[in-house]
Amino acid sequence: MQLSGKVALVTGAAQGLGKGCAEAILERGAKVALLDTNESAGQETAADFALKYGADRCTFILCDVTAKDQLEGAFQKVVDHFGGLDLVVNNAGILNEVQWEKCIDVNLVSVVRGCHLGLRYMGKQNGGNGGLIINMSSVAGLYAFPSPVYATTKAGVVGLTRSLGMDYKLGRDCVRVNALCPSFTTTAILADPEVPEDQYQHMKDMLERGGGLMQIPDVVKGLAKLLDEDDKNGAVLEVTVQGMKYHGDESGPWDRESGTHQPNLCIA
Ligand SMILES: NC(=O)c1ccc[n+]([C@@H]2O[C@H](COP(=O)([O-])OP(=O)(O)OC[C@H]3O[C@@H](n4cnc5c(N)ncnc54)[C@H](O)[C@@H]3O)[C@@H](O)[C@H]2O)c1
Ligand SMILES: CCCCC[C@H](O)/C=C/C=C\C/C=C\C/C=C\CCCC(=O)O
Repeated sequence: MQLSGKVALVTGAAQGLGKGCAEAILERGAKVALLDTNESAGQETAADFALKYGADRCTFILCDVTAKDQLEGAFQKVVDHFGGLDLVVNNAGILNEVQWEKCIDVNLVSVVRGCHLGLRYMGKQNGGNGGLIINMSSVAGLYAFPSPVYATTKAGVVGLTRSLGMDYKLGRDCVRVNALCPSFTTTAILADPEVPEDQYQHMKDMLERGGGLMQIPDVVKGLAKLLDEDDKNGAVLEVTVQGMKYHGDESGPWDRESGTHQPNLCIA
C-alpha cells in the first residue's frame, strides 16, 4: 500500500508495538491518529512524532477501545481531522487472565468493532475509498499458550481476519484485512502480566526454548511486509526470532477434493 498522504488510525499507540507501528506508518508518509487510554504517554508520543514528522501529520485521541461510543467517536474525529481514512491498525491489547472478561473485551470485542468501523468508513459501498485493516494477533493465537483466555482472544482475531478477508466481499468494499502474529517482544505487556505463577513460569520456559525475545523493530518488519504486499487479504503472518511465515495455506474441505486452494488474493 502506498502510504504517502494517506490517513491511518492505530489503537494502543501510546507505547510499545502500537507506537512502533505508528512511527513506521509516519515514515512512509501517512498521517496518523494515535488512540490510547494512557493520556500522558499518548500525548508525549504525539509530541515526539510532531517534532519529527510535522504537527499536521499526527494527533492523539484519548479513547478506551472497549467503550463503543468512544471508539465510534474516535473514528469520526479522525475523518473530520484528516479528511479520510485508509488504514486501521487494531493493536490495543492486554494480558489479564484474572480480569478475563476485560481481556476478551479489549483484545477481541474491540477488534471486531474496530473492523466494523474500518469497513464503515473505508468501504467503497459506503462512499469510502477502500483501504487496509491490520489486526494485532499473536503467536498465542496460532499455538497452545499457557494463558487460555488471552490465547482465545488472539485465535479469535485470526478467525475474524481470515473470514473478513474472504475475497467474495472485496469487490464490494475494497478493504483488505490481514493479521500480524508476533511472538514475545520486549514491551510493557511482559513486565507485570496478571497471570498465575505457573502460567508465567511456563511462558518463561517457552520464551527460552523459542530463541528469546524480539524487539519492536522486528515486529515492525512484519507490519512493513503486510503494508508492501498488496495481494494479501485474510493473511495471517507469524513473526518470531526464527523469521516470518504466512499461516493457513491448507485447503478447506470445499477445495480438498479438487486439490485447489483458493488463495485470498486482492482483486481490488
Ligand atoms: N509484546 C509481546 O510480546 C506481544 C506479542 C504478541 C502480540 N502482542 C500484542 O501486541 C499488542 C500491543 O501490545 P504491546 O506488547 O505493545 O503492549 P503495551 O502494554 O506496551 O501496549 C499496549 C497499549 O494498549 C493500550 N491499551 C490497553 N487497553 C486499552 C484500551 N482499553 N483502549 C485503548 N488502549 C488500550 C495501553 O495503554 C498501551 O499503550 C497487544 O494486542 C498484544 O496482545 C504483544
Ligand atoms: C508463544 C506465544 C508468545 C506470544 C506473546 C503474547 O502475545 C504476549 C504475551 C504477553 C505477556 C507474557 C508475559 C510474560 C512472559 C514471560 C516472561 C517474560 C520475561 C521477560 C524478560 O525476561 O525480560
